[in-house]
Amino acid sequence: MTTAPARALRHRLLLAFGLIVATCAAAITYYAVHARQHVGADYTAMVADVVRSQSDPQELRTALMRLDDGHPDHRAHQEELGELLPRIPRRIENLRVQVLRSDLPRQDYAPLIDELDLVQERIATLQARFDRAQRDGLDGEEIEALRTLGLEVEAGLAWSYSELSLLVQNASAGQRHLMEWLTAAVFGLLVMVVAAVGAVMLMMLRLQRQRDELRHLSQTDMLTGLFNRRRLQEVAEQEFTRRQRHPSPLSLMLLDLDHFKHINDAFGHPVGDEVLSSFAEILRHQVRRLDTVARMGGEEFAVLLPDTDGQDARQLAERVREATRAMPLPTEAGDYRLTVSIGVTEARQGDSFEHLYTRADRRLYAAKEAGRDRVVSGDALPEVANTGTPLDDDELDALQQDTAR
Ligand SMILES: Nc1nc2c(ncn2[C@@H]2O[C@H](COP(=O)(O)OP(=O)(O)OP(=O)(O)O)[C@@H](O)[C@H]2O)c(=O)[nH]1
Repeated sequence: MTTAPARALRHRLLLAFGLIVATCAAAITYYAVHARQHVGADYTAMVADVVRSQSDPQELRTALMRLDDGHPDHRAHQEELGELLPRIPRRIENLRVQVLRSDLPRQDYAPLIDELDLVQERIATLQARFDRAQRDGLDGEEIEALRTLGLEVEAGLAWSYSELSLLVQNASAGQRHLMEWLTAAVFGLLVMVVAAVGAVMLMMLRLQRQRDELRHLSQTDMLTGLFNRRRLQEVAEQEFTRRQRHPSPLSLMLLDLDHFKHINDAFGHPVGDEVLSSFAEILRHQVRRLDTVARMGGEEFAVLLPDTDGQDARQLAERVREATRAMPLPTEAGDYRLTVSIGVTEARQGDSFEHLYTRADRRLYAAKEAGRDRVVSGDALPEVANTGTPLDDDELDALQQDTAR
Protein backbone atom coordinates (compact mmCIF):
# COMPACT_ATOMS: atom_id res chain seq x y z
CA MET A 1 0.00 0.00 0.00
CA THR A 2 1.31 3.47 -0.86
CA THR A 3 1.61 5.89 2.05
CA ALA A 4 0.37 9.51 1.86
CA PRO A 5 3.91 11.02 1.95
CA ALA A 6 4.99 8.62 -0.81
CA ARG A 7 1.97 9.64 -2.91
CA ALA A 8 2.70 13.35 -2.36
CA LEU A 9 6.32 12.75 -3.27
CA ARG A 10 5.32 10.95 -6.46
CA HIS A 11 3.04 13.85 -7.43
CA ARG A 12 5.77 16.37 -6.83
CA LEU A 13 8.26 14.32 -8.83
CA LEU A 14 5.80 14.02 -11.71
CA LEU A 15 5.11 17.76 -11.58
CA ALA A 16 8.82 18.63 -11.64
CA PHE A 17 9.43 16.19 -14.46
CA GLY A 18 6.45 17.55 -16.45
CA LEU A 19 7.68 21.11 -15.97
CA ILE A 20 11.13 20.25 -17.29
CA VAL A 21 9.73 18.33 -20.25
CA ALA A 22 7.32 21.20 -21.12
CA THR A 23 10.11 23.80 -20.93
CA CYS A 24 12.40 21.67 -23.07
CA ALA A 25 9.62 21.10 -25.61
CA ALA A 26 8.86 24.85 -25.78
CA ALA A 27 12.54 25.72 -26.21
CA ILE A 28 13.04 23.10 -28.91
CA THR A 29 9.90 24.17 -30.79
CA TYR A 30 10.92 27.80 -30.67
CA TYR A 31 14.40 26.89 -31.83
CA ALA A 32 13.06 24.75 -34.68
CA VAL A 33 10.63 27.44 -35.86
CA HIS A 34 12.64 30.65 -35.47
CA ALA A 35 16.07 30.22 -34.23
CA ARG A 36 17.83 27.54 -36.22
CA GLN A 37 18.12 29.50 -39.46
CA HIS A 38 19.35 32.66 -37.73
CA VAL A 39 21.80 30.91 -35.50
CA GLY A 40 23.46 29.31 -38.50
CA ALA A 41 23.70 32.55 -40.53
CA ASP A 42 26.99 34.41 -40.77
CA TYR A 43 26.29 38.08 -41.45
CA THR A 44 29.83 39.27 -40.80
CA ALA A 45 31.11 38.81 -44.37
CA MET A 46 28.03 40.50 -45.81
CA VAL A 47 28.40 43.50 -43.49
CA ALA A 48 32.04 43.90 -44.60
CA ASP A 49 31.07 43.75 -48.31
CA VAL A 50 28.25 46.24 -47.85
CA VAL A 51 30.55 48.66 -46.03
CA ARG A 52 33.16 48.29 -48.80
CA SER A 53 30.55 48.87 -51.53
CA GLN A 54 29.03 51.87 -49.81
CA SER A 55 31.86 54.09 -51.09
CA ASP A 56 30.95 53.33 -54.75
CA PRO A 57 28.11 55.87 -55.18
CA GLN A 58 30.28 58.68 -53.83
CA GLU A 59 33.23 57.65 -56.01
CA LEU A 60 30.94 57.50 -59.04
CA ARG A 61 29.62 61.00 -58.35
CA THR A 62 33.17 62.34 -57.92
CA ALA A 63 34.40 60.67 -61.09
CA LEU A 64 31.47 62.02 -63.10
CA MET A 65 31.92 65.55 -61.73
CA ARG A 66 35.60 65.55 -62.62
CA LEU A 67 34.87 64.93 -66.31
CA ASP A 68 35.70 68.11 -68.17
CA ASP A 69 36.93 68.10 -71.73
CA GLY A 70 38.82 71.33 -71.11
CA HIS A 71 40.71 70.01 -68.13
CA PRO A 72 44.37 69.06 -68.56
CA ASP A 73 43.78 65.72 -66.76
CA HIS A 74 40.71 64.89 -68.81
CA ARG A 75 42.28 61.67 -70.03
CA ALA A 76 43.19 60.52 -66.53
CA HIS A 77 39.68 61.31 -65.27
CA GLN A 78 38.18 59.21 -68.04
CA GLU A 79 40.43 56.30 -67.12
CA GLU A 80 39.35 56.66 -63.49
CA LEU A 81 35.69 56.37 -64.51
CA GLY A 82 36.60 53.56 -66.88
CA GLU A 83 38.03 51.55 -63.99
CA LEU A 84 35.18 52.32 -61.64
CA LEU A 85 32.25 51.44 -63.92
CA PRO A 86 32.96 47.68 -64.34
CA ARG A 87 33.70 47.30 -60.63
CA ILE A 88 30.23 48.47 -59.50
CA PRO A 89 28.21 45.68 -61.24
CA ARG A 90 30.62 43.06 -59.91
CA ARG A 91 30.03 44.22 -56.36
CA ILE A 92 26.28 44.41 -56.92
CA GLU A 93 26.32 40.84 -58.23
CA ASN A 94 28.34 39.64 -55.28
CA LEU A 95 25.94 41.23 -52.81
CA ARG A 96 22.90 39.97 -54.67
CA VAL A 97 24.19 36.39 -54.46
CA GLN A 98 24.90 36.76 -50.76
CA VAL A 99 21.45 38.21 -50.07
CA LEU A 100 19.70 35.46 -52.03
CA ARG A 101 21.67 32.77 -50.21
CA SER A 102 21.13 34.37 -46.82
CA ASP A 103 18.39 33.50 -44.34
CA LEU A 104 16.98 37.02 -44.50
CA PRO A 105 13.19 37.06 -44.97
CA ARG A 106 12.43 37.30 -48.68
CA GLN A 107 9.80 40.02 -48.28
CA ASP A 108 12.43 42.22 -46.58
CA TYR A 109 14.97 42.10 -49.36
CA ALA A 110 12.71 41.81 -52.45
CA PRO A 111 12.41 45.63 -53.08
CA LEU A 112 16.15 45.90 -52.65
CA ILE A 113 16.88 43.25 -55.27
CA ASP A 114 14.44 44.99 -57.67
CA GLU A 115 16.27 48.28 -57.17
CA LEU A 116 19.68 46.63 -57.67
CA ASP A 117 18.38 45.10 -60.93
CA LEU A 118 17.34 48.54 -62.08
CA VAL A 119 20.69 50.00 -61.08
CA GLN A 120 22.48 47.28 -63.00
CA GLU A 121 20.48 48.03 -66.12
CA ARG A 122 21.31 51.71 -65.81
CA ILE A 123 24.98 50.97 -65.24
CA ALA A 124 25.01 48.80 -68.37
CA THR A 125 23.54 51.70 -70.30
CA LEU A 126 26.04 54.10 -68.70
CA GLN A 127 28.91 51.77 -69.53
CA ALA A 128 27.79 51.42 -73.15
CA ARG A 129 27.38 55.15 -73.54
CA PHE A 130 30.73 55.84 -71.90
CA ASP A 131 32.47 53.30 -74.16
CA ARG A 132 30.86 54.84 -77.21
CA ALA A 133 31.76 58.38 -76.08
CA GLN A 134 35.35 57.38 -75.54
CA ARG A 135 35.48 56.02 -79.03
CA ASP A 136 33.67 58.97 -80.63
CA GLY A 137 35.00 61.73 -78.40
CA LEU A 138 33.73 62.92 -74.97
CA ASP A 139 32.49 66.47 -75.46
CA GLY A 140 30.57 68.67 -73.03
CA GLU A 141 27.13 67.55 -74.21
CA GLU A 142 28.02 63.89 -73.84
CA ILE A 143 29.52 64.53 -70.41
CA GLU A 144 26.24 66.10 -69.29
CA ALA A 145 24.30 63.07 -70.56
CA LEU A 146 26.67 60.71 -68.73
CA ARG A 147 26.28 62.73 -65.53
CA THR A 148 22.50 62.63 -65.68
CA LEU A 149 22.53 58.87 -66.16
CA GLY A 150 25.30 58.39 -63.59
CA LEU A 151 23.53 60.41 -60.90
CA GLU A 152 20.46 58.21 -61.29
CA VAL A 153 22.73 55.20 -60.81
CA GLU A 154 24.35 56.85 -57.82
CA ALA A 155 20.98 57.56 -56.17
CA GLY A 156 19.71 54.01 -56.70
CA LEU A 157 22.99 52.57 -55.53
CA ALA A 158 23.11 54.75 -52.40
CA TRP A 159 19.54 53.83 -51.46
CA SER A 160 20.12 50.09 -52.10
CA TYR A 161 23.31 49.95 -50.07
CA SER A 162 21.92 51.88 -47.16
CA GLU A 163 18.80 49.66 -47.10
CA LEU A 164 20.95 46.55 -47.35
CA SER A 165 23.19 47.79 -44.55
CA LEU A 166 20.14 48.39 -42.36
CA LEU A 167 18.71 44.97 -43.17
CA VAL A 168 21.92 43.11 -42.40
CA GLN A 169 22.55 45.07 -39.21
CA ASN A 170 19.03 44.36 -37.99
CA ALA A 171 19.43 40.67 -38.79
CA SER A 172 22.76 40.61 -37.03
CA ALA A 173 21.28 42.35 -33.96
CA GLY A 174 18.36 39.90 -34.02
CA GLN A 175 20.82 37.02 -34.15
CA ARG A 176 22.72 38.43 -31.19
CA HIS A 177 19.49 38.88 -29.26
CA LEU A 178 18.47 35.32 -30.08
CA MET A 179 21.79 33.94 -28.94
CA GLU A 180 21.40 35.82 -25.66
CA TRP A 181 17.91 34.42 -25.27
CA LEU A 182 19.05 30.89 -26.06
CA THR A 183 21.94 31.19 -23.60
CA ALA A 184 19.50 32.35 -20.92
CA ALA A 185 17.14 29.49 -21.81
CA VAL A 186 19.92 26.90 -21.62
CA PHE A 187 21.07 28.38 -18.32
CA GLY A 188 17.49 28.33 -17.02
CA LEU A 189 17.08 24.72 -18.09
CA LEU A 190 20.31 23.78 -16.39
CA VAL A 191 19.18 25.46 -13.20
CA MET A 192 15.86 23.61 -13.42
CA VAL A 193 17.58 20.29 -14.03
CA VAL A 194 19.96 20.85 -11.12
CA ALA A 195 17.03 21.92 -8.92
CA ALA A 196 14.98 18.91 -10.00
CA VAL A 197 17.86 16.50 -9.39
CA GLY A 198 18.46 18.12 -6.00
CA ALA A 199 14.76 17.86 -5.13
CA VAL A 200 14.66 14.22 -6.20
CA MET A 201 17.71 13.42 -4.10
CA LEU A 202 16.24 15.27 -1.13
CA MET A 203 12.95 13.44 -1.46
CA MET A 204 14.72 10.11 -1.81
CA LEU A 205 16.71 10.85 1.33
CA ARG A 206 13.50 11.77 3.13
CA LEU A 207 11.82 8.59 1.90
CA GLN A 208 14.81 6.55 2.98
CA ARG A 209 14.66 8.18 6.41
CA GLN A 210 10.95 7.43 6.69
CA ARG A 211 11.57 3.84 5.62
CA ASP A 212 14.33 3.51 8.22
CA GLU A 213 12.08 4.97 10.90
CA LEU A 214 9.25 2.61 9.95
CA ARG A 215 11.62 -0.32 9.95
CA HIS A 216 12.98 0.71 13.33
CA LEU A 217 9.44 1.06 14.72
CA SER A 218 8.42 -2.31 13.35
CA GLN A 219 11.38 -3.94 15.11
CA THR A 220 11.35 -2.10 18.39
CA ASP A 221 9.46 -2.37 21.65
CA MET A 222 8.27 1.14 22.39
CA LEU A 223 8.43 0.99 26.17
CA THR A 224 11.94 -0.38 26.63
CA GLY A 225 13.57 0.42 23.29
CA LEU A 226 14.64 -3.25 23.01
CA PHE A 227 13.95 -5.32 19.92
CA ASN A 228 10.53 -6.94 19.72
CA ARG A 229 9.56 -10.57 19.17
CA ARG A 230 9.50 -10.22 15.37
CA ARG A 231 13.04 -8.86 15.24
CA LEU A 232 14.33 -11.58 17.54
CA GLN A 233 12.82 -14.16 15.24
CA GLU A 234 14.46 -12.56 12.17
CA VAL A 235 17.87 -12.44 13.86
CA ALA A 236 17.50 -16.00 15.09
CA GLU A 237 16.67 -17.28 11.61
CA GLN A 238 19.72 -15.48 10.18
CA GLU A 239 21.80 -16.99 12.95
CA PHE A 240 20.56 -20.52 12.23
CA THR A 241 21.33 -20.03 8.52
CA ARG A 242 24.80 -18.75 9.34
CA ARG A 243 25.45 -21.75 11.63
CA GLN A 244 24.76 -24.12 8.76
CA ARG A 245 27.88 -22.79 7.03
CA HIS A 246 29.95 -21.96 10.12
CA PRO A 247 28.94 -24.23 12.97
CA SER A 248 29.23 -22.47 16.32
CA PRO A 249 27.43 -22.61 19.65
CA LEU A 250 24.21 -20.64 20.06
CA SER A 251 22.17 -20.20 23.21
CA LEU A 252 18.86 -18.67 24.12
CA MET A 253 17.76 -17.22 27.43
CA LEU A 254 14.10 -16.58 28.25
CA LEU A 255 13.43 -14.35 31.25
CA ASP A 256 10.22 -13.61 33.08
CA LEU A 257 9.94 -11.18 36.01
CA ASP A 258 8.46 -12.80 39.09
CA HIS A 259 5.12 -11.67 40.47
CA PHE A 260 5.18 -8.65 38.29
CA LYS A 261 1.44 -8.36 38.62
CA HIS A 262 2.05 -7.49 42.25
CA ILE A 263 4.17 -4.47 41.29
CA ASN A 264 1.41 -3.17 39.07
CA ASP A 265 -1.27 -3.85 41.62
CA ALA A 266 0.64 -2.48 44.60
CA PHE A 267 2.45 0.53 43.10
CA GLY A 268 0.58 1.29 39.91
CA HIS A 269 1.07 0.67 36.22
CA PRO A 270 3.51 3.59 35.66
CA VAL A 271 5.83 2.15 38.30
CA GLY A 272 5.50 -1.21 36.55
CA ASP A 273 6.58 0.49 33.31
CA GLU A 274 9.57 2.05 35.03
CA VAL A 275 10.58 -1.34 36.41
CA LEU A 276 10.35 -2.91 32.96
CA SER A 277 12.61 -0.17 31.54
CA SER A 278 15.13 -0.57 34.36
CA PHE A 279 15.21 -4.32 33.80
CA ALA A 280 15.79 -3.72 30.09
CA GLU A 281 18.78 -1.56 31.09
CA ILE A 282 20.20 -4.40 33.16
CA LEU A 283 19.94 -6.72 30.17
CA ARG A 284 21.56 -4.19 27.84
CA HIS A 285 24.34 -3.68 30.34
CA GLN A 286 25.04 -7.41 30.84
CA VAL A 287 25.11 -8.66 27.24
CA ARG A 288 27.67 -8.29 24.46
CA ARG A 289 27.09 -6.24 21.33
CA LEU A 290 26.45 -9.26 19.17
CA ASP A 291 23.74 -10.59 21.50
CA THR A 292 20.13 -9.76 20.69
CA VAL A 293 17.90 -8.62 23.54
CA ALA A 294 14.14 -8.52 22.95
CA ARG A 295 11.01 -7.94 24.93
CA MET A 296 8.64 -10.70 23.96
CA GLY A 297 5.64 -9.04 25.56
CA GLY A 298 4.43 -8.21 29.08
CA GLU A 299 7.19 -8.97 31.53
CA GLU A 300 8.87 -11.63 29.37
CA PHE A 301 12.24 -11.06 27.70
CA ALA A 302 14.65 -13.09 25.58
CA VAL A 303 18.35 -12.92 24.82
CA LEU A 304 19.83 -14.72 21.83
CA LEU A 305 23.52 -15.44 22.38
CA PRO A 306 25.59 -16.32 19.30
CA ASP A 307 28.95 -18.04 19.86
CA THR A 308 27.88 -18.90 23.40
CA ASP A 309 27.53 -22.38 24.83
CA GLY A 310 25.03 -23.39 27.51
CA GLN A 311 27.53 -23.02 30.33
CA ASP A 312 28.47 -19.45 29.47
CA ALA A 313 24.82 -18.65 28.88
CA ARG A 314 23.97 -19.94 32.32
CA GLN A 315 26.70 -17.81 33.90
CA LEU A 316 25.31 -14.78 32.16
CA ALA A 317 21.80 -15.71 33.32
CA GLU A 318 23.03 -15.92 36.90
CA ARG A 319 24.64 -12.51 36.61
CA VAL A 320 21.36 -11.09 35.30
CA ARG A 321 19.42 -12.77 38.09
CA GLU A 322 21.71 -11.27 40.72
CA ALA A 323 21.67 -7.85 39.11
CA THR A 324 17.89 -8.00 39.09
CA ARG A 325 17.74 -8.71 42.79
CA ALA A 326 20.09 -5.83 43.41
CA MET A 327 18.21 -3.52 41.07
CA PRO A 328 17.01 -0.34 42.82
CA LEU A 329 13.24 0.07 42.33
CA PRO A 330 11.34 3.37 42.13
CA THR A 331 10.85 4.95 45.56
CA GLU A 332 7.12 4.12 45.49
CA ALA A 333 8.09 0.44 45.64
CA GLY A 334 9.88 0.91 48.97
CA ASP A 335 12.27 -1.98 49.71
CA TYR A 336 10.46 -4.53 47.54
CA ARG A 337 12.94 -6.81 45.76
CA LEU A 338 12.36 -7.77 42.15
CA THR A 339 13.39 -11.24 41.04
CA VAL A 340 13.50 -12.99 37.72
CA SER A 341 13.17 -16.58 36.55
CA ILE A 342 15.28 -17.66 33.61
CA GLY A 343 15.27 -20.63 31.26
CA VAL A 344 18.50 -21.24 29.35
CA THR A 345 19.28 -23.65 26.55
CA GLU A 346 21.92 -24.25 23.91
CA ALA A 347 21.04 -25.16 20.33
CA ARG A 348 21.50 -28.86 19.51
CA GLN A 349 22.24 -30.58 16.23
CA GLY A 350 19.18 -30.37 13.98
CA ASP A 351 17.43 -27.75 16.11
CA SER A 352 15.31 -25.02 14.60
CA PHE A 353 14.62 -21.77 16.40
CA GLU A 354 11.24 -23.15 17.36
CA HIS A 355 12.88 -26.12 19.09
CA LEU A 356 15.29 -23.82 20.88
CA TYR A 357 12.54 -21.50 21.99
CA THR A 358 10.25 -24.27 23.19
CA ARG A 359 13.05 -25.81 25.26
CA ALA A 360 14.01 -22.49 26.81
CA ASP A 361 10.34 -21.82 27.56
CA ARG A 362 9.97 -25.18 29.29
CA ARG A 363 12.98 -24.42 31.46
CA LEU A 364 11.63 -21.01 32.28
CA TYR A 365 8.41 -22.67 33.27
CA ALA A 366 10.36 -25.13 35.39
CA ALA A 367 12.19 -22.28 37.09
CA LYS A 368 8.85 -20.69 37.95
CA GLU A 369 7.54 -24.00 39.21
CA ALA A 370 10.68 -24.56 41.26
CA GLY A 371 10.04 -21.41 43.24
CA ARG A 372 11.13 -18.54 40.93
CA ASP A 373 14.27 -16.37 41.26
CA ARG A 374 16.40 -19.05 39.63
CA VAL A 375 18.01 -20.19 36.43
CA VAL A 376 17.17 -23.54 34.85
CA SER A 377 19.47 -24.86 32.18
CA GLY A 378 20.30 -28.29 30.79
CA ASP A 379 23.92 -28.47 31.85
CA ALA A 380 23.77 -27.13 35.38
CA LEU A 381 20.47 -28.40 36.61
CA PRO A 382 18.61 -26.76 39.49
CA GLU A 383 17.42 -28.28 42.64
CA VAL A 384 13.72 -28.26 42.80
CA ALA A 385 12.28 -26.68 45.90
CA ASN A 386 13.99 -28.34 48.79
CA THR A 387 14.26 -31.79 47.16
CA GLY A 388 17.97 -31.39 46.59
CA THR A 389 17.57 -33.31 43.33
CA PRO A 390 18.84 -31.78 40.11
CA LEU A 391 16.56 -31.96 37.08
CA ASP A 392 17.58 -33.23 33.68
CA ASP A 393 15.64 -32.46 30.49
CA ASP A 394 13.32 -35.44 30.85
CA GLU A 395 12.59 -34.55 34.43
CA LEU A 396 11.87 -31.00 33.35
CA ASP A 397 9.40 -32.36 30.82
CA ALA A 398 7.81 -34.52 33.50
CA LEU A 399 7.64 -31.55 35.85
CA GLN A 400 5.91 -29.53 33.18
CA GLN A 401 3.41 -32.31 32.57
CA ASP A 402 2.77 -32.63 36.32
CA THR A 403 2.01 -29.00 36.73
CA ALA A 404 -0.14 -29.06 33.63
CA ARG A 405 -2.37 -31.70 35.18
N1 LIG B 1 3.27 -1.89 33.82
C1 LIG B 1 3.12 -2.77 32.89
N2 LIG B 1 2.61 -3.97 33.14
C2 LIG B 1 2.48 -4.89 32.20
C3 LIG B 1 2.86 -4.63 30.88
N3 LIG B 1 2.64 -5.74 30.12
C4 LIG B 1 2.12 -6.66 30.96
N4 LIG B 1 2.02 -6.15 32.19
C5 LIG B 1 1.49 -6.79 33.40
O1 LIG B 1 2.36 -7.84 33.84
C6 LIG B 1 1.60 -8.69 34.65
C7 LIG B 1 1.93 -10.12 34.34
O2 LIG B 1 1.25 -10.90 35.29
P1 LIG B 1 1.30 -12.47 35.30
O3 LIG B 1 1.27 -12.99 33.89
O4 LIG B 1 0.27 -12.93 36.23
O5 LIG B 1 2.71 -12.81 35.81
P2 LIG B 1 3.42 -12.44 37.20
O6 LIG B 1 2.56 -11.62 38.08
O7 LIG B 1 4.76 -11.86 36.86
O8 LIG B 1 3.63 -13.83 37.84
P3 LIG B 1 4.67 -14.94 37.45
O9 LIG B 1 5.14 -14.66 36.07
O10 LIG B 1 3.97 -16.22 37.55
O11 LIG B 1 5.78 -14.81 38.44
C8 LIG B 1 0.10 -8.37 34.40
O12 LIG B 1 -0.39 -7.67 35.50
C9 LIG B 1 0.15 -7.43 33.22
O13 LIG B 1 -0.85 -6.43 33.27
C10 LIG B 1 3.40 -3.34 30.59
O14 LIG B 1 3.77 -3.00 29.47
N5 LIG B 1 3.51 -2.46 31.61
